[in-house]
Amino acid sequence: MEREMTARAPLFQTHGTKGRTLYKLYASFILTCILFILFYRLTHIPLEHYTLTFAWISLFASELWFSFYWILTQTVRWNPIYHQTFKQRLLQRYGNELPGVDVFVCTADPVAEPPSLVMSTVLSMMAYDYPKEKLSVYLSDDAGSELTFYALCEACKFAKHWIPFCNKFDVEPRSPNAFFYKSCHSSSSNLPISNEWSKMKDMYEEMINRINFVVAQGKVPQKLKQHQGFSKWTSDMIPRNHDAVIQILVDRDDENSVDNENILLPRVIYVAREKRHQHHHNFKAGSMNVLLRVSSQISNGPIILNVDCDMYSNNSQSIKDALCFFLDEKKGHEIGFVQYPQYYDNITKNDLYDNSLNVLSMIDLPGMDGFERPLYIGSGCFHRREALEGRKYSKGYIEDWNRGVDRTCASACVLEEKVKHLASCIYEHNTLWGKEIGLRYGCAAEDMLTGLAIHYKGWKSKYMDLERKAFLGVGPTTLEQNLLQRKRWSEGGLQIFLSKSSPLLFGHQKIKFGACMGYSIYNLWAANSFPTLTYLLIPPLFLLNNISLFPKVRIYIINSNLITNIYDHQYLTFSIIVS
Ligand SMILES: O=c1ccn([C@@H]2O[C@H](COP(=O)(O)OP(=O)(O)O[C@H]3O[C@H](CO)[C@@H](O)[C@H](O)[C@H]3O)[C@@H](O)[C@H]2O)c(=O)[nH]1
Ligand SMILES: [Mn+2]
Repeated sequence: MEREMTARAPLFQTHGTKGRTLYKLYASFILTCILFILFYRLTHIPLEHYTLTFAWISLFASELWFSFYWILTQTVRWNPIYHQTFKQRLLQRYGNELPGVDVFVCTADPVAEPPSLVMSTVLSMMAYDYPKEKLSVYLSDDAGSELTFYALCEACKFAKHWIPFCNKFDVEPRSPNAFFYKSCHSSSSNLPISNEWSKMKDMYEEMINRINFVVAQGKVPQKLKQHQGFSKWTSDMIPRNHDAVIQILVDRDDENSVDNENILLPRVIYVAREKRHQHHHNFKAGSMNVLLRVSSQISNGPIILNVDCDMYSNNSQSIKDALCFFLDEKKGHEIGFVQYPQYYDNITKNDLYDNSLNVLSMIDLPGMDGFERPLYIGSGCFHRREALEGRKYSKGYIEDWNRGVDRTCASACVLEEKVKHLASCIYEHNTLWGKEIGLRYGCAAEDMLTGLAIHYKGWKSKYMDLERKAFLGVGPTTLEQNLLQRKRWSEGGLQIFLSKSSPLLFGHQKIKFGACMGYSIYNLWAANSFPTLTYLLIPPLFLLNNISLFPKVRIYIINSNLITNIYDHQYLTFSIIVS
């Protein structure tokens, strides 16, 4: 009886927030204010001078736009939802038959993304608390650099010590860089500084020194090229023009495949796709698609986790939390992907450039979850392989969680050669890759577009924020990096708005209208720039001539704050309600 009860109990449950009614009252108050402002503008148009009339009408147009955008944002603030997962139930029911998980880590430049840090991310993935025979870690190196390959060889050797250490002391986080940094700088570290701790730290530092030495040299000295894989680097290889290199560094059934306590290690595969000047490589989307194909022949895990190389796993349980969604008997089969938030651990106290993305992580994505369509925002997302590969959701769909690859006859070397053509430049020519299959090309926000396509094909998605953050990354720190990132996001969003996938214009037949409006917040982000500029320039210019475009000072304050900063105000109020 008890077993039956657990068998039927869901693997996750969903709840709303307590402050919802209060928030709705607050939003109604704001709406009334907005209507008053618009009414005032319409009934007081100054006609005495044409510049004044023009300024007035410009402000009115901006306010109309802000009001429209405010209504868009309300869709995701009206009904945010949050989930709770039951990992214990998952393990009771599926402990011995958990699905294979393929982790894709992407790196593109050994200078901007130092291999020593990339290896900490890779090690945090290898050390997940998950059956190692079910885990495969793929590193995509878009620079095709032997420095990164060398670093990965070092990381695999270090993993033999690191993983047992993590298991023994229940280490969190399992990125050695973050772990040693945090245990030296924070009093809350759960591990006493012991002999073993010091030994492991020394070992880690020695490895990092070796990697940094090689990186500083710009090439791997001959005596360090112990792995036969180095023979694939020829002297004419440059990042934009080289042959594909695929190396299975840790496989099954060889002396390299176990840690020093004789426990199996996860598979580790290095992939540098072919690059040629004359062929466009489609950035991260292109590399992810190569990994999708290559992995389908090596491990073929039904679940795929993608992380950027600077975003380590901060919670060794997060795979199991994600699986609680996919494996839930009642709702799991509809879910195409599960997105975790992207938090950064290098945010400065004042967060000058607003990098913490709190509104997105704490409100907007839970709000989109209310429509069962949180966005795919890139790093930290678990995908159902079939959904990513372009399959449509159909009602009777049943996933084959045990799928794998029949490897009985293929040794690692044979397999490497066999799958090489999947990483070639011409493989995708005249195929649907990048259009209907895999990550979508031609958009600066390839992840949002890909997630949207998955939603259009009938799949739902989930958003999950764990108490112990699932992933932590390195956010942009300079103004230049910020502008570049924001420009890419706003440009990508606008591209989607103007395309035939536009949620607001064409999406309502495929997904709920509320979700279309939610997507449009990001699609129309760039369009806010003109009204904002108008609003920031015109009133002060007129004030210089002692002409106020607002009725009274007090109302001006309310007005400008309400309209231009409305999102922040709501966020503040809302977070008070939520907490
Ligand atoms: O040709 C390329 C370019 C980039 N990358 C990798 O893609 C990731 C993201 O690139 P980055 O330049 O760091 O972009 P960010 O703006 O920091 O990334 C955010 O925005 C991207 C797209 O908007 C998402 O894909 C990311 O997951 C999300 O973290 C990094 O790991 C890169 O190494 C490649 O593999 N190949
Ligand atoms: Mn990045």
